[in-house]
Amino acid sequence: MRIEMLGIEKWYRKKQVLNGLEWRLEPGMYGLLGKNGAGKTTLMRILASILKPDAGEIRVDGSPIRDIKEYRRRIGYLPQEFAVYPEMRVTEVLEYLAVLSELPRAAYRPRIKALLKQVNLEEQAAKRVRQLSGGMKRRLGIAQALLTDPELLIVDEPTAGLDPEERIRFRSLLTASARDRIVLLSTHIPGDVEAACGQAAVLDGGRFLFRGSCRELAEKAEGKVWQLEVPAAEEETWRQKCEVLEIQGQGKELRLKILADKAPDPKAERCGGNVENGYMVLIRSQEKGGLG
Ligand SMILES: Nc1ncnc2c1ncn2[C@@H]1O[C@H](COP(=O)(O)OP(=O)(O)OP(=O)(O)O)[C@@H](O)[C@H]1O
Repeated sequence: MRIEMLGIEKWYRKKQVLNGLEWRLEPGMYGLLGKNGAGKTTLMRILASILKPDAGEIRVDGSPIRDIKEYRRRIGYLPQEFAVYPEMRVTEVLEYLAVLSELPRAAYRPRIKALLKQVNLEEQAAKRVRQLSGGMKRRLGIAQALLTDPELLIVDEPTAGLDPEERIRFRSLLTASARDRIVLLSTHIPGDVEAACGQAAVLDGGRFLFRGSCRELAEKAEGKVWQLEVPAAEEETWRQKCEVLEIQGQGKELRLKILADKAPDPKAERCGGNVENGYMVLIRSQEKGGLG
C-alpha cells in the first residue's frame, strides 16, 4: 500500500488546523511528532476516514478513495482514548469487533487466538476489560486494530501513561507489525520515534516543519545543542543570555541544554544529534520566526 496526502486542509469553524499537508507513506514505521494542538489527532482521524478534509485528498496506491468500506477494511486505528466495554471479557471484545468488521467466524477465531499471543494477552483472554492494567488495555487496543490484518495501522499517542517497561514492550510490538505494513504513530515523545521509527514528520500549527528520515531529523541538531553545568543561582542569567531548551537537576548544580550556533561557554559540551534535539531545534526555530 502507498498513501499520499495531497494538500490536506481542515478547519474548525474559522480556525484552520491543518494547512496544505503533503506526505507520502510506504510500508515501514513513521513517527508523527508535534506539540499539544499541533493537529496530529485531526490528521490521524482524517487518515482513519472518521473526518473528511475540507480540501485536498488522500490517495491510495495512486487513486482517490472511492469505496470507503473497502478502505476501512484495509486500515486499523487505535485512537487516543480507546474506550471499550469494561464488563466484557478480552476475547469477547475482539469477537464483537470482528463481527462488526464482517470477518467470517471461521477466520476470526484463530486470528484472535494468534493476536492475543502476539500482544502477550493470552493469560488475560478470559479477564474482564476493567481488570486490565493501562498497558494491557493498550495492547488490547493494538490487537483490535490488527484484527483485519490492515495494510495501514494508525496509532494515536499509544505510550502516554505507560511505565518504561510497558512502553518498550509496546514499541517492539509496533515495530514487529511494521514489517509489511505502514505504521503511523503519533506521539509527544521524540524518544519513542527515535527508538521505533525510520521516518518522521513534525507537525506544528497545522503545517509540517519536517518530513524525512529520523537520521535527517537528528542532524538538524548537529552542532547546535550544548550542555553546560551551572550553579543553580545563575539559572535566570543563563535564561536571559541564551536559548535554554531544557533544565535538568535540582539543588546547587543545574545542567542546561542550550541552543546556540557557537559554544555558549568554554565549558559547554556539544550534544550529539538525536531526534529529541532535532525536534527541539525545529520547534524553537519556528517559535523564533521561521527556519531562515
Ligand atoms: N472538534 C473540534 N472542534 C473545534 N476545535 C477542535 C476540535 N478538535 C480539535 N480542535 C482544535 O484543533 C487543533 C488541533 O487539535 P488536535 O487534537 O488535532 O491536535 P493534537 O496535535 O492531536 O494535540 P494533542 O497532542 O493535544 O492531542 C487544536 O487547536 C484543537 O483545539
